[in-house]
Formats: sequence, C-alpha cells, structure tokens
Amino acid sequence: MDNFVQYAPTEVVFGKGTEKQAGSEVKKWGGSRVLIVYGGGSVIKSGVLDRVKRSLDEEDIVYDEIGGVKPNPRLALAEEGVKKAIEFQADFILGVGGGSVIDTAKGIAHGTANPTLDLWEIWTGKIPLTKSIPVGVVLTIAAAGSEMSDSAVLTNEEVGRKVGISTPFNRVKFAVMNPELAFTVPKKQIACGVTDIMMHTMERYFIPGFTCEMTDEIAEGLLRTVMRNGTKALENQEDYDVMAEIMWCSSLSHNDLTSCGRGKDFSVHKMGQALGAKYDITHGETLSVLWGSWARFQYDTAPDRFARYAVNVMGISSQGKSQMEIAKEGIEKTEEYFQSLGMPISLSELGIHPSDEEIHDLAMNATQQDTLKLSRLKPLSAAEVETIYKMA
Ligand SMILES: NC(=O)c1ccc[n+]([C@@H]2O[C@H](COP(=O)([O-])OP(=O)(O)OC[C@H]3O[C@@H](n4cnc5c(N)ncnc54)[C@H](O)[C@@H]3O)[C@@H](O)[C@H]2O)c1
Repeated sequence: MDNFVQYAPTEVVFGKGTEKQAGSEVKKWGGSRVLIVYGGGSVIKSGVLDRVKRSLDEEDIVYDEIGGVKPNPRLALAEEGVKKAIEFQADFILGVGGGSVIDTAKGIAHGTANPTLDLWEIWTGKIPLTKSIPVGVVLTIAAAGSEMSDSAVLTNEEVGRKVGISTPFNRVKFAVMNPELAFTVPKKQIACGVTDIMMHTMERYFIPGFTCEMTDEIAEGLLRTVMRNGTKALENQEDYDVMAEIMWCSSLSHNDLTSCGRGKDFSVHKMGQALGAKYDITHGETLSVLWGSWARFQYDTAPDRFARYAVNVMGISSQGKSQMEIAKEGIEKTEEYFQSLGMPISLSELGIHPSDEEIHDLAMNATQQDTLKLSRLKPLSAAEVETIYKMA
C-alpha cells in the first residue's frame, strides 16, 4: 500500500426533502449573500429552485442567480458568473444541478476570490490558486461526483480545450443529495451517469504494483452496486432506493476513497475530454467509447489486475482459463454492459469519423502536446494515444 492522505471534507446531507435544508446549510458555513447557479431549466420546472430559494428566505439570506449552464460547461459563463458575484458582493456560491453546474459554481468561486487574475490562467495552472470562496451544492443528478471531488472541468470555446483543475479548493462545503430530485433525469443521462461513476472507480483500480485489499474490496463492491442499480434505474427510475444507491455511489466513486494506497490514473478521462471539447459529446459517452480500446491496448501489462476485475466485478468464471483469457472476457463483458445501458462503444456509433489529422490533434490535445504520458499501466505517448483513438 502506497502512502496516502484521505481528505474528503464535504458534509453530506442525504435523503428525502433535504433540499429544504439548503438555507440552514449555507448559514452554517458562513454564507449571507449567495449567488445561485443552475442550468437549463429542469430545476425551475421541477420546483426545486423555488424550494431552495424559500429555504434561503427562511434564513434571511439574500441571493442573486445565474442560469443557463450547459453540459460541457463553458468558461465564458463562469466568467459572467464571476462578474455577477463580484457586483453582488457574494460570499457564497450555491450550485443547484449536476456536474456541469457544480463545476461552473467552483469556477465562479475561484474567480470571485481572485478578481484581478485571469480565470483560464488559474484553470490551466499558469497562476497558482491560493484562495477561493465557499461553495455548496444541491445535487439533481447522480453522475459526475463533483459534489465530493477535488476537481472541476470547464471548456474554453475560444481555444477548443476542455480542462480539469484539481485542488483542495474544489471541495465543496456541503452537498445536499435528495435522490428524488433525480427521478426526472432523462434515461440517456442516467446511463451516462452510471458509466461515469464506473469510470471514476476504474480509473483508480487499474493501477498495478500495490496491495490494497480494503480499497480493492470497496471499489469492487461499488462497481457491482452501481451496475446492478443502473440496470434497475433504466427499468424504473422513480424507485427511491435504486436512485439512492446510484447517488451514493456517485459521491464515493470520486471522493478519493477508492484511490487510498494506490492513487489514480484518469487517462481515459483525459482522452475523453479532448473528444468532448472537439465534438461536444456527453461526458459519459466519451468514456464508454474509449474504455474498451484503452483496456485492449494494454491489458497485457497487468493481466492479473484485469483478471481479478473480470472475476470479482464482472462475474467471469476463471475455470480452465489463462489470466489473459479471463482479462479479455472481462473487457468484453464490460462493453456488453455499456451496450445494455444503450451506451456507445465506438465513435462511429455517434456518427463521428475523424480523419488521421483530427486524430493526431486529439492525441496532442490529450497529452498536452506529447509532454504528458497518459496511463499508469503503460505510460502512453501521443502516438500510442492516437492508436487507441483509431481503435475506438
Ligand atoms: N468535477 C468533477 O469531479 C467531474 C467529474 C466528472 C465529470 N465532470 C464533468 O461534469 C460534466 C457532466 O456532469 P453530469 O454528468 O453531472 O451532467 P450535467 O450536469 O452535464 O447534466 C446533464 C444533463 O442533465 C440535465 N439534468 C440534470 N439534473 C436533472 C434533473 N434532475 N432532471 C432533468 N434533467 C436534469 C442537465 O440539465 C443536463 O442537460 C461534464 O462536463 C464532465 O466533464 C466533472
């Protein structure tokens, strides 16, 4: 087991009706002037935004708001939010929505605390982030895990890049999670969410060289739970217990519990972000499209790890088979599971047929111009990443 620090400071307020506690949570964490951030209107239609506002009123907390966050959230809207927050003298940012809203809220908080600095320069690491203002979240979809993660992802449309920033300042103060709020999530988004939750766990699992029994058992249990309930949610998404399991998996998959003693990789995410920035594809789809090709390209470097996954997560029988055979079956069964959710496992299923030049650009983008070796299984150069894109 490698040395590690486990830091997951977010207060989780989980269960039915908990959005009514948003106001008291904001007050508890010192907020008195709040900028509410939300997306395309589902929170208006469902009435959740009104309930959240009422709970702020009850605590005499004043607020302003910014809506219109889109999936693959844009830097430009976060910058608009920073302006609004500064004008309003906001001391707290409250995101009501999913990963796109939460990441925008995090961006607005960082920009508001650093009004003289350029947000994109902070985002890309050119300027170190040394302070922010507090963020709270009312989650409406189980997927990204941003409600407990140390990361946030924004797309800069001007330069065509989708970039994530990891920092302790991205840990939100509280996350209100009422699974009932996710009953209205479209089926495609539920499937994308389950895929993303799986990938957050798998990107911490396929790292060879460490013995981490407890961490492995948690990860394998999480994967089995989210897969079982993912299938059930597509049959009946208004089953509270099913949605509750998925929502809790979403947070645990990305609060670093499953990296303890092993760390994380996130190469599939990096390759997926390059795809998301270029083609504006839903995040979960970028992952289901790439994972099988990523795994086939390098499972021979850690067949024991892939075989363990195949047996313990995908339920493959090991009898009479070599580790390589078991590992390969595990990859195939994972792709079959993605397909059972209606997720694509190749780019062509999304109608995307990139040219060689476009694939080269994607690989250069994902590897930061071939300066970043992706993957902790086999450090992948830009040329190898190109091969994986071609396989996908
Ligand atoms: N910060 C992180 O740790 C992290 C991790 C993974 C992914 N991400 C990023 O998060 C984004 C994806 O976030 P997401 O998967 O949570 O989805 P999302 O926030 O993009 O939302 C997906 C869609 O579902 C809709 N929606 C949300 N809640 C709804 C509800 N209750 N009813 C009806 N519709 C609803 C949204 O309006 C949107 O159209 C991507 O940009 C991805 O790169 C961030």
